[in-house]
Amino acid sequence: MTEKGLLIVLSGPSGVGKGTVRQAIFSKGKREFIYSISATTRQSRPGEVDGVDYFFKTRESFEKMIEAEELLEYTQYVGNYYGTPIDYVKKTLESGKDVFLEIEVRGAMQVKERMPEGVFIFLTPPNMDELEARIINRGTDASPIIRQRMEKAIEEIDLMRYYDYAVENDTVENAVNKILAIIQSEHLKVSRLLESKISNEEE
Ligand SMILES: Nc1ncnc2c1ncn2[C@@H]1O[C@H](COP(=O)(O)OP(=O)(O)OP(=O)(O)O)[C@@H](O)[C@H]1O
Ligand SMILES: Nc1nc2c(ncn2[C@@H]2O[C@H](COP(=O)(O)O)[C@@H](O)[C@H]2O)c(=O)[nH]1
Repeated sequence: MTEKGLLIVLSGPSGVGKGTVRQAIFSKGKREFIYSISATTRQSRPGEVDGVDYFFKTRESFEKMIEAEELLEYTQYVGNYYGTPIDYVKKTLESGKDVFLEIEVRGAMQVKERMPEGVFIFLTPPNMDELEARIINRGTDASPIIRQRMEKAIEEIDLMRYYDYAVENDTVENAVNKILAIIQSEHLKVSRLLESKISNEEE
């Protein structure tokens, strides 16, 4: 019996450092991790590449994906659609590779309904001033958008209790090490379950 990959859902408020931490995990982790590229109707930022950072869509084509049930989850966040193409996630998990979703909380709750076997990790900022400083210093969003993202952050942190794990992103190194330890222990759990299933079948 081949072990399926783990679905790892990394959430947390905008600007907490999900992308930064995920990239560090991908370069440090010994396992092969696959990033699920989301679709969005947001405008691309300077340096973002279609098909690498996001699949950039018009509202019309995003809504067609919704109608065709091509998304595992989707939501509207600060005026734009964001969603996870389902086929790629399912096929990659079947091939035995771990898949990372980096998504906001309402989408993560939809994934929890459909794929409760996932590992749900919430990345928290050391405090709200530091969160705001990270968004401002990133330099990608205008002041009204930063305000909306900070308002959303308060709602999102309130939903942290629905996650399996909360990890503080104080330093990238600490957050990466904690998340890698979580993934390792989740893999062990799955292997033990599989072993006991096989030995029960043999008896
Ligand atoms: N531990 C940290 N300490 C200080 N700065 C950090 C830390 N982690 C990330 N940052 C910085 O914070 C900013 C936001 O990080 P990043 O873009 O990775 O956040 P995000 O959660 O992926 O945001 P979004 O959800 O909006 O895409 C970046 O400028 C990044 O360099
Ligand atoms: N529910 C989903 N949320 C997503 C997805 N892809 C990204 N996101 C989250 O949206 C906000 C804003 O992202 P930004 O790139 O505009 O800063 C952030 O929290 C992302 O994690 C998705 O497919 N589904």
